[in-house]
Amino acid sequence: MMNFVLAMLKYPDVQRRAQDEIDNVIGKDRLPSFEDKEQLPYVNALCVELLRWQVINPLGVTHVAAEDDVYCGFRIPAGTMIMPNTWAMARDDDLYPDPLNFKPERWLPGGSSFNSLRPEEYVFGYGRRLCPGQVWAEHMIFIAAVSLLAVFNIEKALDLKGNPIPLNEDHKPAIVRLLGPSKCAITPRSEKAASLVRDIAP
Ligand code: HEM
Repeated sequence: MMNFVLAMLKYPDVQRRAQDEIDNVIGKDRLPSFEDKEQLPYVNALCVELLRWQVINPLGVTHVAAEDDVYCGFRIPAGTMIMPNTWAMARDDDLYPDPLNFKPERWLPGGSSFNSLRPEEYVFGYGRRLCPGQVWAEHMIFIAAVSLLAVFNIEKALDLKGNPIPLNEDHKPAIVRLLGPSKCAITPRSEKAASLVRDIAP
């Protein structure tokens, strides 16, 4: 979710566009549900772009070649450690023009990456050790993103003088990419939004 919050802080126009779509499709009287997914193309595109923009395990998971192999003219002896450079794949500007920027619209029909390799096809790994949590993760990203956007504004926190506090975009070098922390202000979009949250609070 750090990736989601960072994207919303850095790209307020994306946040507004997603909220407009949610307001138009769902209205403001209820929380979103999985049944709304098909009617929210921009929110879905935002979730795909989240997987691409800040790959959470940039070098995938290391495997070892079980037997001698040749790939694209390179000899790979048995026992070689193999790390997929998922980070580079997700930043390939042939597939994703302007790759460093968070642009959900690239995944919409007619968008610059609409026909490109989708991040779901490689950020979860490959073959028989493919991530078993993929479907669950994609559903959780959708429902968390759409629910938060429906009821909250995510903005930069202000310091005591009222100036926005700069984001901390550092990450810790680790197998799993950990961002931040950054201060932010997450506030209900309206009194009605606040009451929807209170209604489901335990
Ligand atoms: C955005 C979220 C996630 C990403 C990007 C991700 C990515 C990956 C990747 C790249 C692998 C290595 C696949 C390979 O060896 O080729 C993997 C393995 C695995 N993932 Fe995930 N994962 C995510 C979420 C989850 C979740 C939510 C769960 C559990 C509910 C999960 C459980 C596992 C397990 C158990 C493995 C090891 C599978 C094996 O070695 O047989 N992952 N994941």
